[in-house]
Amino acid sequence: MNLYLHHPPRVSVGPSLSLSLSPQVLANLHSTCLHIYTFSPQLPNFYHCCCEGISVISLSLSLYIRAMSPSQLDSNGNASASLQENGIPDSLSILNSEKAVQEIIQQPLMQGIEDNLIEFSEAMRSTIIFWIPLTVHIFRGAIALRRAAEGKASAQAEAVEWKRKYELERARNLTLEHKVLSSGESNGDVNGERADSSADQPVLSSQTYKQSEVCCGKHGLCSHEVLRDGDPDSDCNVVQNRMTRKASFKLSWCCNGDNSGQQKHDIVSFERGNITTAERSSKQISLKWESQPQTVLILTKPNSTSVRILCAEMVRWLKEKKKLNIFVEPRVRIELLTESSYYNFVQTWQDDKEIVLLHMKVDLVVTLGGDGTVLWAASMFKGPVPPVVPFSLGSLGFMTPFHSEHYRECLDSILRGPISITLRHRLLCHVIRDAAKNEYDTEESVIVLNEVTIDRGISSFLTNLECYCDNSFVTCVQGDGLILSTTSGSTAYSLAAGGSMVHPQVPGILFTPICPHSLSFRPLILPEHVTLRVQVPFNSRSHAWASFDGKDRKRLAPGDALVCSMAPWPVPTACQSDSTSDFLRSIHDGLHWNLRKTQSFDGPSDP
Ligand SMILES: NC(=O)c1ccc[n+]([C@@H]2O[C@H](COP(=O)([O-])OP(=O)(O)OC[C@H]3O[C@@H](n4cnc5c(N)ncnc54)[C@H](O)[C@@H]3O)[C@@H](O)[C@H]2O)c1
Ligand SMILES: Nc1ncnc2c1ncn2[C@@H]1O[C@H](COP(=O)(O)OP(=O)(O)OP(=O)(O)O)[C@@H](O)[C@H]1O
Repeated sequence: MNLYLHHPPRVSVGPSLSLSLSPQVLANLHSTCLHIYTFSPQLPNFYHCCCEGISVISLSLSLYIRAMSPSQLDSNGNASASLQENGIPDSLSILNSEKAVQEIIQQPLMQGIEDNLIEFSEAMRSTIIFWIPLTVHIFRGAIALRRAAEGKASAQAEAVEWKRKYELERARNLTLEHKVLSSGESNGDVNGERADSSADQPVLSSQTYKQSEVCCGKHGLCSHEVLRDGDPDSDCNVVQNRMTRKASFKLSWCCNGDNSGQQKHDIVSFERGNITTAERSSKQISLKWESQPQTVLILTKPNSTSVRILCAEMVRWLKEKKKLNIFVEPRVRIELLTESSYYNFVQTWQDDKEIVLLHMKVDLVVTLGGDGTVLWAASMFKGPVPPVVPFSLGSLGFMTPFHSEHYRECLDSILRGPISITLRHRLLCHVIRDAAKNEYDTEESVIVLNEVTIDRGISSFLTNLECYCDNSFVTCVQGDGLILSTTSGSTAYSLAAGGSMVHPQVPGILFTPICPHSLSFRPLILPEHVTLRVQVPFNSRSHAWASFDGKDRKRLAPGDALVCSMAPWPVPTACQSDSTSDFLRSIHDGLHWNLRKTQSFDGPSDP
């Protein structure tokens, strides 16, 4: 066997770890019939090898492993001749030839390498006792580095492939998005004259559009397109052939008395009354209605008597006192009608496809329930989301600052405005199947408000998840799984897995492992602009499972991946006071964060 050692002699067992060899060990090595060459770091090929992440010694070992079969070992485990027999010329000249090294790295691994390695180690064990630990160590390092070298070559090709797939996926989604928008536009009447008989979609008024354009030039951001007036009193149980009006509003950013918000004009676009951000804001955001809200969607937690009672009461009040159009889910309309036919005016939808157009009809979403109901509300809007007013009827309520007992006062003040809002950012997740390599991925993307979790599901094996951030390798998660969380979700599952609590207005993506089998895996917070890819490698022992805000489990087979980036449609939730006070109150009340009895004054103190 030929070994090439660095000069001064040390053995690299990984790209970043090397062991110094003592003169004694060296003497022992020399006395075991091994052919040892020392190699000067000044040689150009040494650097080449190091740059490739392959230490000189492990390269020679991997050449050896590739070339060897057990039958080629002599009784001493000496295999120096075998390299030539396998068509590989003198190994020194190989190391001196950059081209040859590249060729060898690209060759497929020989079948049964590990078997050969084990047999070879056994042969060594029986003849050279002192050499065993070092040999095993070196060979393990050799295997790891061999894999790393192979991985690197294939990772480059793979990265290109992934980029291509991701671009295709994005292009497909942009086309879909465009289709949704243009279908909304085509259902409206930009001249503001025609009542489209086929349209259960809202109609856009060019007059208001022009007004908004003029008024939003200086301060804050205005709705550009406002839906025309409708007939609020028709009683129909489905989305009607009616014209409803979508309220226009303005957003402004205030920080320490500065409410000009000029800088935000460039980075937040505001079209058709919907908020779309290109960047996040850490400033307090204020929403001011420019025209009265007309339509409210009320979403409720199911199977709760108190919620049902409150919902009926609120619907009546909003209709009678505020003259608003009310939408509810089909289930809730049935519940209301069971109570009384009075609720005939309440509108709903029949087909899930109609939900796609809800954001164009609804000015405000009210949720009655806990955080789960806010998540539910957010999940109904795959694109832009109208402002959400979350009433607390759950046990915790990190995202539900409003108390249901005071709903009249709260809604009064919200309908009047201005209101402080928290723009809660969401993650856009695509599952990309290995099977769909050469075509568009047909699976629909999912948007989450809290987090996407990739875990081991019912499998008892460790998950093995390769994670990339903008195509740079981050790490391999070996444990129960990984949570990619928004900052709003930082107080949910990510918190339970040891992640930090982060103010919801902080732009970032939390990267939190679940029970990693490693002592040094700390959670990360990554910037909001990155694209993350979590891939189940082909050599994974089991499938992984992705779930979205704790729902909709999808199986990820080896080769499948989940790609995740910040979605351009945040969820604007109304604040009780402001974003920061609400956040701090939620962690104090919900988690009893850092609650401790105050130390008494009497006792020892500094002189
Ligand atoms: N070990 C855990 O802590 C764990 C495990 C599974 C899911 N979850 C969380 O549950 C969420 C789904 O919520 P659900 O209500 O539909 O399921 P659920 O009814 O099982 O409730 C889960 C709990 O998480 C709380 N929660 C949800 N979002 C939160 C947030 N942003 N901040 C603080 N607490 C929050 C809810 O108030 C509730 O108490 C998932 O998104 C996930 O974050 C947590
Ligand atoms: N409108 C809805 N339709 C279907 N499911 C819903 C709806 N609203 C909420 N849910 C689901 O019901 C479950 C419980 O809701 P939620 O968290 O609001 O109530 P809770 O569990 O009482 O509150 P908390 O979590 O604070 O204790 C969640 O899983 C949520 O996804």
